[in-house]
Amino acid sequence: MSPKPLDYESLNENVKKVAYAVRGELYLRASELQKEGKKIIFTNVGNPHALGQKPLTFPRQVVALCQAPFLLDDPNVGLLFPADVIARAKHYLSLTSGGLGAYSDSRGLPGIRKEIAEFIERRDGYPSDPELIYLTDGASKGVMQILNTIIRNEKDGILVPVPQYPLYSAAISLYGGSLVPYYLDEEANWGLDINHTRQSVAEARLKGITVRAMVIINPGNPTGQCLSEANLREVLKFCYQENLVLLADEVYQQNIYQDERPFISARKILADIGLPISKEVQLVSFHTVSKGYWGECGQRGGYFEMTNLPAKSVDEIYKVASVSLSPNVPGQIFLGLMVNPPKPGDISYLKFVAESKAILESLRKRAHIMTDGFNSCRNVVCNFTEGAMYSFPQIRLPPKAIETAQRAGKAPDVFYCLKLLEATGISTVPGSGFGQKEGVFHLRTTILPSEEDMPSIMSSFKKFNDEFMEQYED
Ligand SMILES: Cc1ncc(COP(=O)(O)O)c(CN[C@@H]2CONC2=O)c1O
Repeated sequence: MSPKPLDYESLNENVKKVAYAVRGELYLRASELQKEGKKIIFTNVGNPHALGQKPLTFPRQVVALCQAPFLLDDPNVGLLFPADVIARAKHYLSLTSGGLGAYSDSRGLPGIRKEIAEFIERRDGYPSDPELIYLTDGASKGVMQILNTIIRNEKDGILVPVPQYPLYSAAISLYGGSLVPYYLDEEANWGLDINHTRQSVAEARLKGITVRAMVIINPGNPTGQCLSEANLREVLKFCYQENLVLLADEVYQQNIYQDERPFISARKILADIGLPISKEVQLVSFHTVSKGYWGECGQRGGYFEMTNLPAKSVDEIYKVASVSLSPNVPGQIFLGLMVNPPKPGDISYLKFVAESKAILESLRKRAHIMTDGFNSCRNVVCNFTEGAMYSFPQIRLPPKAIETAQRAGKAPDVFYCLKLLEATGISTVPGSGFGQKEGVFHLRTTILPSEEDMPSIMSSFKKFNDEFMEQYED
């Protein structure tokens, strides 16, 4: 009997190649333990509200009224909702073609794409065209659509930073392309060395790979580094010289925890560089409401902006977006609210600023607590989280631990993270899920546990780690 179409053996081989460690073996084991009644601290996903972060008030009030417009007709609505919330809700409803239940244009609501363009102009100081901004169900869907557009066959290579966020390796596998790694330098606080990148391209070409695109994740996930202006200039010049499209994943642009390297968009530097590069290098930039001090992961609000793509290519991207009919409309409204928050003088302004400032200041504090905590542990070294939401300590595993792991058929960092999970309930992602240099091991955790929980989490980590090292050291 030949296998049925959806039997495993007859599935699309690219589907089978996909791996996504953020919800991989450790997450599945943690979920099992949770079902058995063990208290689990899920720090494997950058999911702020799941770890207790409260949503910002203003956006939730606006979307509540958009979801239930009949409340706007209630004479008491002004007792519950500030006037600027009511006005904003009416504004967004007027942009839709029948409220939140109606499909929007496949590229997203024009009025919200205009708000995003205005945000980009304010941020970068250069004009932005709403026609080149597409809204998506989270940045993930935008990244996947653009990678699918670029990859023609397995000979097409995508330059990806290693350690990388496994959306990229998973999507490249799914679309049948080739991942071309460029290693970040842990000793230089995960710095990007363009000479290493150039070497990676040369090696790929020797194998017959046509390198087509370069991904930067700025600030980095899982590594947390922020790219300097000089780095961005180097990268853009490199893409110009090597004829690469730059995919700038900037979803953590609000998550900056140091003052030396503030966020600068790739798009701004591209314009700053000037001709011919500013008009030649093709760039796609990604953003989302899932991160920053919003953390609205479940709303699935993302966008990408295209720079220097020919009109015919943009039309093809529009055509494929049309197949999915419409990005979800509530997520689009969250995007509009994120890029166009309350202004000074608005009724909701002071509360909005107080809430968002408090979240960012706390994240900055937690980044320090976690980095210092890891660096106080035996055989653990950890770069500071300059941005994003993660800590990615290097765990220097004794040879005996590595041998024991191999005998158990586990990658050494998976073995360590499983032991950590069993002993403490802390659910992390092994560094092997993000890629790392041979023989060097890490784990990724988030800096999201609350300030009050952080000390106890770090001390239970330290207790486990130091006992583990004691057990396996010669
Ligand atoms: C670098 C990067 N790009 C895109 C996304 C996707 O964002 P959307 O929610 O808008 O699709 C994530 C999510 N970060 C995952 C989710 O939580 N932990 C992670 O590493 C990310 O870290």
